[in-house]
Parts: sequence; C-alpha cells; structure tokens
Amino acid sequence: MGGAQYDEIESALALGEAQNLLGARHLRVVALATAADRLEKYLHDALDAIFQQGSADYLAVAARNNLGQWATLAEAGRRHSLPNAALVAAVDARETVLAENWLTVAIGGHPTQSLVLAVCTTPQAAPSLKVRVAMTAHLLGYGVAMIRERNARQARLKRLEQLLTIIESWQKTRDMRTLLTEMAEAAADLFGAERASIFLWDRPKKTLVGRPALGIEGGELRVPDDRGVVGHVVQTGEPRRVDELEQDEINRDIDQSLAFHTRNLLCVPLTGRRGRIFGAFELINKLQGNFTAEDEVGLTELAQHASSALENTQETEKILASRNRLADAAAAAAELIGDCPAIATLRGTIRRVAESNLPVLVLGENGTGKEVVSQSIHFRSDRRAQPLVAVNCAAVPDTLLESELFGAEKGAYTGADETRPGKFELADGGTLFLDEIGDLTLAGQAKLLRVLEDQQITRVGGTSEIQVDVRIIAATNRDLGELVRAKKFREDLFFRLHVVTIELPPLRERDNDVVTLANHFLHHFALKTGRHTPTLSAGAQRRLLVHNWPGNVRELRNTMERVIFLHSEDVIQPESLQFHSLDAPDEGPMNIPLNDATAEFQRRYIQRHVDAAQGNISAAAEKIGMHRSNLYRKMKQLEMLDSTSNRDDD
Ligand SMILES: Nc1ncnc2c1ncn2[C@@H]1O[C@H](COP(=O)(O)OP(=O)(O)OP(=O)(O)O)[C@@H](O)[C@H]1O
Repeated sequence: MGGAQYDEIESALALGEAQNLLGARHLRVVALATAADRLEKYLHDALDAIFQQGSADYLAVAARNNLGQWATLAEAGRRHSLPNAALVAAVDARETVLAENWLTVAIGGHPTQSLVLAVCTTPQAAPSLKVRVAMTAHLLGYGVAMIRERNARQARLKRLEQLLTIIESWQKTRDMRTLLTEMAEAAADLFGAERASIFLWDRPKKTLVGRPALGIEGGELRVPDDRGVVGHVVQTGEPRRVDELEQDEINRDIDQSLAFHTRNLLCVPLTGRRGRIFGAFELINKLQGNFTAEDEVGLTELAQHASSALENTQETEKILASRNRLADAAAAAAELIGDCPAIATLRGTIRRVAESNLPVLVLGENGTGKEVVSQSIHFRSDRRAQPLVAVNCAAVPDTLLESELFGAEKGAYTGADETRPGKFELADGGTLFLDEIGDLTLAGQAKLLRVLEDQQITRVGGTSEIQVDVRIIAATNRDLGELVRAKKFREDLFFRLHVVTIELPPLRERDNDVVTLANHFLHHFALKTGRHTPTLSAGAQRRLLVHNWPGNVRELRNTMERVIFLHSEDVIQPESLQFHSLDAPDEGPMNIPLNDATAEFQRRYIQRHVDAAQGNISAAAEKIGMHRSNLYRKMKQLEMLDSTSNRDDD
C-alpha cells in the first residue's frame, strides 16, 4: 500500500469514522488470525465477516504464483470471474485500483506470493468504498503476516525437530553408502524436493562423485569438478540456488545421463572440520515452487551436520579397514598348524564356534596351543575388529584378581587411588581370554557366572551395574571336574562353560604333526633371521617323532628356534636336536623314594634354568617350555619360591 493511501486512512480516522472502520467486525477479522491454523481458513472466515457489512456484491482474495498464474484462495458473495488485469495492476500500483465495478488492492507484500483483495460492487458505490477497502486489505494483511510468521516459526521448529532425529540416526551409521542414501532421503523429505544427491570431491581426479544417483548403474555419478552448479559450488564454496527462470547454469549432461529434467535446484558446499571443502549437497526440483532463501539457510545447516557425520564415517571406515587388515594378519598368525585328524576337526569346530557368541572352554596340557585357539576364534568372529584381552588367572595374586577382572572403584582397597576399569570393560565388544580359569577365586567365579548370565559386572567397591558385551574363552590344563568335586570350582559355572569344549591333544598323540610343526617353526625363524629355511634329515625327523614332548608345541618351537640360531647347515641332523628333557642332569641321591627323587630332580632342573636366566622367571619358563604362571605354580609346589621370587626382574 502506498503512502497516499495511509494518509487517506489517517484522515478517515481523524474524521471520526474510526468507530465505523475499526468496528467490532474489523476487530473480529484480526482476532480470527490468532485462532486460524491455515491461511485459507483465515481468509475464508475473514471475508465472510467482512461480507456481512453488506457493502459489496462479491469479495475474493486471489494469489499469484511465481509463474504469474492467479488462483482464488477465499471468496464470499455471489461469484464473479476475477478481472486479471485489475489484479496485476493492484500488485504493481501498490494502492487501491478502481476499474468499473471492481476495487482491487494488494494485501501486504510477499516475495514469492502476491495476495490481492478484489471487491465487486456497483460502479456508483465503488469510489466511496475505496478507503474502506484499503483499510480492510490492511487489516487482512496484518492477519496474514501474523499467520505466516507463526507458520514459519512452527515450520522451523518442526524442521529442527526433524533435523535432530536425522542427525542422531546419522551418527549411528557406520557405512558410507548407507549414510549417503540416508542423507539424501532425509533432505529430499525435509525440503520437499524430488531428489537429493551428495557429491564427494575426488580432488586428484578433478571429479565429483555423486551418490545416490537413481537410474545409474552402481548408483554413482561422476562429473568433472569445474562444470555446472555443483562444480561452481565446490570451486567457490558459495551456495547456489537456480530457479525455473535461470536455467543456463544447469549441467544438462547430468540430466541426460539420469534421464531426468531439472527444473530448479539448490546446492551448498560440504566443508570439513579444518575448513576444506570436500563436496556438495544438492536438492533438485522443489515439489512446490522454487527453493527459497529459507531452504538455503536450512540446507546449509543440514550440510554442516552432514559434513561432520560423513567425516566421522570416513574415519571410522578407514580405521575399520585397517583394523580388518590387522585382524586378517592376526587370524593368519593364529592358524592352528597340523594335519592330524584331531587338529583338522578342531579347525572346523573353531570356524563354527567363531560365528557364535557362546562361551568356550579350551582344555589341554601346557603348550598345546590353548591361547592360539582363543586367538583363532576371536579373529575369525565378527568381534575381530574389537579387542582380545587375555588374563592369566594364575599369574595375578588372588587378592588382586577380582579388581583386575572387574575393575575397582576409587578407595575400594588400599592403594586404589583412582577408579580403574577391569579387563571386562577393556574387552567390551570383543573377547576375554581367561587362561588358567581353575585358579579363579570363588568370589570371582560368582561374578564371572553373572557376566555369563546377564552380561553385567560390578566393580570391586562399587554398587552400580555396568553392562558389558564380552565373549568369554576360558582355558585350563587342570581337571575342572576334579576341582568341582573338591568344591574349589563352582558346579554351575563349570556347566555354563562346558557348553562348547575344545580339547587339544598333546603333541605326542599328534602323529606326523611334529614334523609339520617343526618345518613350520624352522621356516618362521629362518625368515626372522634372514636365512634359507633348512630341511630336516630323515634321522632328525625320526628323532622328533620318538621324543615324548612334555612341553608340547612350546617345547618344539623353542627347540627349532635354538636349531636356527645355533646351526647353520642346510640339512638338520639328529645331533643338532637337543631336548631339555634329554639333557643329562646331575645324578640325584639314590636312597630316597621315587616321588622325592622326582621332586628333587625338578628342583635342580628348574634352579639351573633360573640361574642360567639370572633369576628371570619368564626367561627360564620360556627355556623350559612352560608358561610363566605354571612355572611359578610348580616352584610354589616345590617350595622353591622364597629363594628366587625376589630375583624375578620382569
Ligand atoms: N597348533 C599350533 N600351531 C601353531 N603354533 C602353535 C600351535 N600350538 C601351539 N603353538 C605355539 O606354541 C606356543 C604355545 O602355545 P599356547 O601359548 O597357545 O599354549 P597354551 O596351551 O596356551 O600354553 P599354557 O597352558 O602354557 O598357557 C606358542 O608359541 C604357539 O604359537
């Protein structure tokens, strides 16, 4: 409305017409706006109220869209067809236009949709109604602005709510392809667009890779990075909006390859955390009208969240890929070597067991490969990219074992000066290998049973329950059944663990595997030292086959390691094979019972190795072919610990 018209209104008010003009009905017109939820409903009710005043024959509010077409939004009275020229004139003139029996006046201003109030009366009455019609349009404009503002606020709120839901779900998506599809679908939905695409910039190849690209094989579109709207956006970092009227910027090659017609589009850059542009987010074909400035702000906001989710997913994918490579290498290293039927069957069992989440109990003598089995199961399972944590229950003092496994709250015991997570928490999502499970305290066993049943732990000194997702593999060389009978091991835990049991045969029962394994270790250590892998003479093979292997595979491994380091010949002869158990020990006293003599022999034997290793128990255990914890136990049993334990430097 022009200034002149306001002057007229002002003067009409001054002339005391205020009573008439701002009468109850006009106030009602404004009041209706506060109650209306839709613009059309408001205009309809308002026109009805105004019509009651009886000065006009027909009232209508018409709207012009951005293609210049007029549509009636609301009307009252006896219908007439609208005078298009007068409607256009009202928008252009910005004041009441009088044309024969029509009065037309624009209702406020709106960038994309012009509203005009058209009043049909008699040519005689029309001039006298001019001011009143202007006033009515002014009031309607006020109501329309109120509704539009409220709707815009509500729409923004709704958009924010939707945005939050969308972003939350994006943060959980780990796979890039799924994420891109989810983003495109969510954006198309949110902004009422026909399609959406995300372009990632392959800078070295000067290419933009768009996904999802419907109708293209593989759902991936590749375009040069210096063409079309998307090219412009990534090169300049500026958003771009193209509507029906300025289409020459659109890259029609893309349309052609997609068999699609782009009417309008909105494209904004995707910017990484360090400000580097790495792609663009594009919306194509707004379902109603063109993309607005508001859409541009909204998509820019969405693109910021999209960028961060994409960067996170990209990083996660990279980490996962490298973790998978590591897991592949670990799985290959944890291969159970051997061709005997028992080992072949075990390999099959391991593959099947790996697919499940069941707890596994691994039984076998020392050095038979129980830990290898646990690694093999873990790295073949879908937990492979998550941690495998190993705890040797025999190597941790009883008093500390529980806090080691389940964690401890600050102040739970003397020295616990901060809250510490236990191995269960560290293994969350992965596997926990509990070696020497028979050494777990009864309290620890109760807690373990609870994890197996509810996947819940409580830290020592804590009260709250912590949910963990851990697969348990337990191992022992002891007779658990015997421990149950002696009430040292809980029966319920025994049965819970016993569901899947893998029993490793001792090396002496594995036929020709001794030779297979020996060749495997020779090759392994030869590679390590950069020399040619030697072969075993027939005599050496025979000697390996007749040996009793008390230290099992670990002993064999150590023997082969020694051979590689001490002998340089290409063919290994029997004399080069030295077994610890065949080394001639000092002759012991002959006048004591066999058991005592055996114990004495063991004492001397162990002491010699401990001395040779300068008191380092781990090194001595390694030489003897025992696990460190087992050597400790053995020494405890032989009452040797006091004299040596303080010399253990590892
Ligand atoms: N079948 C196998 N294939 C390849 N290597 C093996 C095999 N079995 C055992 N080993 C090797 O032998 C050594 C001992 O194996 P591992 O530690 O798994 O035995 P363990 O039964 O857990 O011993 P302990 O009871 O003393 O803890 C390791 O160096 C391991 O790599």
